[in-house]
Amino acid sequence: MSELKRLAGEKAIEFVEDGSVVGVGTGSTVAYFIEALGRIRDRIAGAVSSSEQSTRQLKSLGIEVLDLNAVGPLRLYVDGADECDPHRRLIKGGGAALTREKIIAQASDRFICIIDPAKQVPVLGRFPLPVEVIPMARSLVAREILAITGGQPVWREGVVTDNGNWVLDVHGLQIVDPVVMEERLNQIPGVVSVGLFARRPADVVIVGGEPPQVLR
Ligand SMILES: O=C(CO)[C@H](O)[C@H](O)COP(=O)(O)O
Repeated sequence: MSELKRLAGEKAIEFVEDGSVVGVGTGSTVAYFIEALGRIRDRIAGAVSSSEQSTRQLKSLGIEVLDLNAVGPLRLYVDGADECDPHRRLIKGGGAALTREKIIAQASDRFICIIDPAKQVPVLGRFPLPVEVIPMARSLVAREILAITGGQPVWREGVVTDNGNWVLDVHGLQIVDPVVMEERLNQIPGVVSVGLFARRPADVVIVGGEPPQVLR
């Protein structure tokens, strides 16, 4: 599995433009991308990072980590996913970095998602949907999610996001229309962000393999 993740991560390097600032996601697949980015660090102007974990790895390879507010829109964002459907819509947030990932994806012209083949699904929802919540709203949001969707929210106890918030993982969802589901869950007071990337899907998906598959 990690070999397939490595192949996807390394393929994404071909999309990096010289002199650009690269948006960088979080997770084990992205770790291979960052490793490869380290080998071409003299060709890029730096990175915007979606998590403390990725920031540490980027800095350890001598890549400057920049503030999104200072660099403005990005040309490219590269990130992994927990699930990907045939329309390049995603479930993300297994690593609890969904909010910053969503911000950088939205701020980027092109979002490239790197996955191993096991992440491909016909319909989203087998992977429990992560939802980042303000701590005081945890039970309110859980009740609302149950009422609206019928899914079972489970508190990822002990996990605190880089933003100081908590995560609910929603099990057993029937995600018939991911855009509608994303919008409805976003409206619950106390929800910071929802790990559905349907309103802003990936532009390109790279599936690790020999050779990697590039889906547009
Ligand atoms: O959304 C994420 C982190 O919040 C990751 O992209 C997702 O969990 C996939 O991780 P991995 O590449 O380790 O399988």
